[in-house]
Amino acid sequence: MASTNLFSWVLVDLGEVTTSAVAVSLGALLLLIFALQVARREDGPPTLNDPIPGIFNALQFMFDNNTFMLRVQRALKNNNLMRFYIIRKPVYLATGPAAVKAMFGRELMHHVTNQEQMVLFAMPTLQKMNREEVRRWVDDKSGATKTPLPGTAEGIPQRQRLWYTYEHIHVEYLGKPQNLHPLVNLFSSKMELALERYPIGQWVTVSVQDMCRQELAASAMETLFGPELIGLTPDFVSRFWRFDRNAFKLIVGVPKWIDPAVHETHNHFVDGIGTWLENGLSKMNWNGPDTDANWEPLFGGRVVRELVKWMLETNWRKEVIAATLGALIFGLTSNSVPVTIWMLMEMIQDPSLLQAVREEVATAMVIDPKTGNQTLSSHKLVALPLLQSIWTETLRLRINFNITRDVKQPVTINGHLIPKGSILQAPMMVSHCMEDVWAADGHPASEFWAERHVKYIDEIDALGQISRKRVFAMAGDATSYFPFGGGINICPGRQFAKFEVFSAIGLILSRFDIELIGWTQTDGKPSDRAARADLRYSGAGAMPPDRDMKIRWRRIA
Ligand code: HEM
Repeated sequence: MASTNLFSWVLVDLGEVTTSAVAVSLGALLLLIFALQVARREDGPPTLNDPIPGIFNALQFMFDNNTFMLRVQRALKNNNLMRFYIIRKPVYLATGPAAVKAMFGRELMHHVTNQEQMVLFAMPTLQKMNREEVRRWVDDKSGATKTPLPGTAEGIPQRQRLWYTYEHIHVEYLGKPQNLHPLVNLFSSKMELALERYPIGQWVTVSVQDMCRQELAASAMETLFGPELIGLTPDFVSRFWRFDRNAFKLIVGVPKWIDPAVHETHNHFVDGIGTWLENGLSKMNWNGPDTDANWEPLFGGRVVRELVKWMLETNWRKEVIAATLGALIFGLTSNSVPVTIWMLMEMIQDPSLLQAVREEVATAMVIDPKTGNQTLSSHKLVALPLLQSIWTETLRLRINFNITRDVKQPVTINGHLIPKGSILQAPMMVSHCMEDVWAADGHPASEFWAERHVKYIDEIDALGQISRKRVFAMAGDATSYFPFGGGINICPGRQFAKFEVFSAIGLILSRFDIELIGWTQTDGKPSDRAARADLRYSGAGAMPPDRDMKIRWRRIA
């Protein structure tokens, strides 16, 4: 690997030519030659304007992602494929069915992968791997599918195939119903316990942001990782949020000398996981009955235990194991929590919507056959049409991330040959906001509209009575909506996320009377406006609200 990450591509290349006066002149000359070369490349799709070819766009992507994405959005209005450069690396920005098929379809899954992105960005930063450790992944050419690519894995045991096993553990133990549902039930009971701390019948002032960032995050972390993660490091949840604020910069490789907080917050977060890991390892009996349990208190859910077991077996340093689990905590928390906050805010600021959803949630109540008590059915919750529409609308507008793949073999998209070595990106912000796909009368695509994905049909009962029934029907087409990515790398936690968010909202709406007090700034001072997306998170996944909402709630059940 010549360079380790995006920042290196830009700054090391640039820095190498700026260390002396001679080098500066040489650098300027090289840039000029490169600029002319870029300008002369007329074949292929249109190029995104770049005032300093190969550099300006890359820096804007990293440091002012929202402005960069607005430019991309405008540029892709009349083209569904555009190109820009990061130094010499061509990056293709694509929208529409052909690109989505190329990126997510099975046909090209060995030609268009996420492996280079993992090796260059996630592994050396998020996962704290050194060069030799990253090299082990580079050397595994066998692919991520169960059947290795021909001629790549002779004599290599399946457990030593890194890409495949890593993917497989996530998909198997997060996604398969027999492993998913015990986790969902455990999450609901933890969330329920957290909410039961509020006294019955008493109005209490609550910050929607603080409540979700604490209760939801802690319940989800305890579900997947067991109680000791927070038990041994009581400020773990705050450590996570401090790290989360800097995660994008960490992943693109902003070095310590530019922003020490990026690395300090990550180290502090990973140290907490390290403490939990050491504790679990010192007590776990790997030959005992808990090894295959759906859940046990030391390592929590099976997905986490299987990851630990496999990483020990394949000889990773403890720090790498802790940091890799940190990446899972990041996946678990950084999107679901802001999405829940947004959904609650949208409902609470619109009393008629809140009432409609409360009525819908009431239909998901069932009688527990064991206790005779009323309880929420998570399966009924995730099928509620209005709640699903609000979820879809929130993901459509609030998840802002470019799904990125590296092109290992040339592929053709919309008649253009994308050469080997290029990067292919599908920007959610473009596809998720296309007017021709998503707009409805009086409701432009850029606006949140709770009912965008709802249809009403007439239903006739046995007595011939007609009633209007609400059904969920996604407004756009699937190739313009990919908040969870797609293909073999699609988010393995997506089903858990949906159950988690719907259960949390179902519990809150069925157990509390809620009244809006008002909007505040994040420091608690009054705000004269409602929340907007915090653009500092553009490109990093979920964009949380930049304002808080103060409410009063009273527990009724
Ligand atoms: C609303 C919630 C969520 C959203 C919008 C979301 C979105 C995403 C996206 C866009 C990706 C990249 C997919 C690709 O490259 O095609 C991803 C990957 C991932 N997500 Fe999620 N996610 C969410 C919740 C979760 C949860 C709850 C978990 C864990 C329980 C999780 C675990 C992961 C993991 C481990 C990966 C990396 C998979 C890999 O390396 O191949 N996510 N997620």
